[in-house]
Amino acid sequence: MPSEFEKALPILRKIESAGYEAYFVGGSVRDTILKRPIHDVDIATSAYPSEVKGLFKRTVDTGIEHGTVMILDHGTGYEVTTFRTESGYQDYRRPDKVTFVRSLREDLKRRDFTINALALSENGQVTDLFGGLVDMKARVIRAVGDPEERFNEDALRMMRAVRFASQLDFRIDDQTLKGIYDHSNLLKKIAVERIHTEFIKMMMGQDAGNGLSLMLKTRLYRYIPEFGDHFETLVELVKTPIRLINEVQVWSLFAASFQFQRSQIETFLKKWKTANKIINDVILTTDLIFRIQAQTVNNLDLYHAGRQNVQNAVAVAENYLNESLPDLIKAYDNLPITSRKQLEITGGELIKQGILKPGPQLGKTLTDLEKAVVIGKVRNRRSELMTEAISLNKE
Ligand SMILES: Nc1ccn([C@@H]2O[C@H](COP(=O)(O)OP(=O)(O)OP(=O)(O)O)[C@@H](O)[C@H]2O)c(=O)n1
Ligand SMILES: [Mg+2]
Repeated sequence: MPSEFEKALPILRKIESAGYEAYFVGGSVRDTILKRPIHDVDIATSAYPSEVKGLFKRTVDTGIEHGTVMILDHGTGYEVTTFRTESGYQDYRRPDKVTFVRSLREDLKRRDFTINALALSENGQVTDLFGGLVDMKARVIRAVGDPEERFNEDALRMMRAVRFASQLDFRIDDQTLKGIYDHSNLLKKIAVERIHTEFIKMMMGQDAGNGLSLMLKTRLYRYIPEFGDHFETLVELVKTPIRLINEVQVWSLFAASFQFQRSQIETFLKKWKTANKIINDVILTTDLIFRIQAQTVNNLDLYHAGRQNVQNAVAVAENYLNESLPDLIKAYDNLPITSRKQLEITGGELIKQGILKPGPQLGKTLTDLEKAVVIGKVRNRRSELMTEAISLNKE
């Protein structure tokens, strides 16, 4: 058992010694069996929330309405959720009603995919009621029971299916795939923030091309912001291997493929509710990608992009440029300066020397000096910068 589980064992034992059942469930069980690193450890139990709270000293009601209590008795917090069934789902997102039950089977039955419906007990035994282990071996994503029901309950599960297909390099079972195809338009009901999370995970997965191609095949791409208008571009894109390691790279790949200019990138990513910092980096990265494609990259472009975005642009460009790229990271590291702060002269000194007065002209001069140093016109020496500042300000 991985150490993450070992550390949580006292919780399972305590619940069991009080006469209830408790298991590890969800993604951590799946990932352990697949020998992948695990993150959050989820625990499910037959004890009702009030019963769970009675067993431990320090608990927090993190999601009490759907049966989740956080236990703080053992260092890191562990979420313990009472077995439950769900009903209602009028909005295709969340149940109208949650009912706590004592049966593990009932709890596993309402879960999305067979590989996510496994339970692991304290003694290391796996409960597999829906064929999750066989599917794991065959590398298949299959809905638990009727796919249509599962996707009607939560339409985001369709995105989860393609995300897991990419992350795990699995295929999607035919019936499940048909369920996604038939219900793809339900994705419209889902908040863009939730789609965003799944989409980025999918694009950073080991088989992003397959994930994207599944989104085209199932028509899911039509129901995410902006992608509907770019079918042909996306068809071309999935033919190339895709290797991306962060969100900026993901969006930059699409921005460059869709040939978006600055303002279009902003509109595009605002629709996705992307953070401003990311939007900014995507704009810088995409700018640089266009210049890499046109083979016109100069020092000033590298300087403006910053090291991280030079790395991002190279990583994205490598996805679809066949010829080998010049070593732009090395070029970046060889820049005379990498920020204005490194200039051997400050605005204050220019004023003190009587070369300039405070005001907009001072800012412009500093920008020009910065540029002159970056492109190698002037060396970053105090005296040379001073001479340049004087010559820049002669009328
Ligand atoms: N729409 C959803 C979301 C989650 N689950 C169930 O809740 C578990 C935990 O959900 P979550 O942490 O969101 O996903 P994981 O499968 O754990 O994936 P990850 O490793 O990315 O956390 C899932 O395994 C699945 O059993 C579900 O049935 N339907
Ligand atoms: Mg999880």
